Amino acid sequence: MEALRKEVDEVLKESGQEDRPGGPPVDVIYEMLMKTPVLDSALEETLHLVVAPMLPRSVLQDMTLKMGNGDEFLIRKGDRMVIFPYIAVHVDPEIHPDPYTFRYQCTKKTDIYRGGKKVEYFSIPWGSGVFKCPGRFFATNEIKLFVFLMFVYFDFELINSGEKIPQINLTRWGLKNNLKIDSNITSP
Ligand code: HEM
Repeated sequence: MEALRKEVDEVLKESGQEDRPGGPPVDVIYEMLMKTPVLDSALEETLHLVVAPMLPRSVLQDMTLKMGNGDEFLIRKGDRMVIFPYIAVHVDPEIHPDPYTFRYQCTKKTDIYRGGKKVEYFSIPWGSGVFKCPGRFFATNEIKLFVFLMFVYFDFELINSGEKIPQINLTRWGLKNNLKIDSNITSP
């Protein structure tokens, strides 16, 4: 939080603006939001940890789905399938050691391996391929703008350092209410 506050303060100062009583509202422009590596990293990590896309597909032709371990599955024309990359990718400890820990590193993750093989899609909150979210740039900028302004106008302090992160409501992922994925993420 401190790193984020410092970054916001610096970018604001560099833009020649300040938040003072009775002063004009702060004007955040795109270029300012492009100078926030800490915020970028925190957002990327947040999306990685909490966005669990469920990707439904109708199968239009017979095909074989090849898995990373060599297994192959016949997918039949007319089948309906759902891909849920959160468990397979986002929280796989072989891909992300200690997957539930929030880390903003300010370094873009690029080279990630599993079983010696490079993993191309190691975090896909926006989906991938032709259906990849076209609203992702808009969404990213809106979230960044909101967080930026919150840090400009408010002071944040974690009163209880031992506060637990609220549990995720699994029904929002499209899963059954009583499904338990693991001990870290449980239905309320
Ligand atoms: C944090 C916010 C968002 C997340 C995590 C998100 C995530 C996703 C994901 C995972 C998909 C792929 C679905 C699939 O493959 O079946 C998708 C598709 C889509 N998203 Fe987003 N989205 C977000 C915000 C937005 C916003 C703000 C807009 C519009 C302004 C938007 C518009 C769309 C559209 C139109 C598609 C369908 C693309 C297609 O089928 O070709 N999304 N989104």
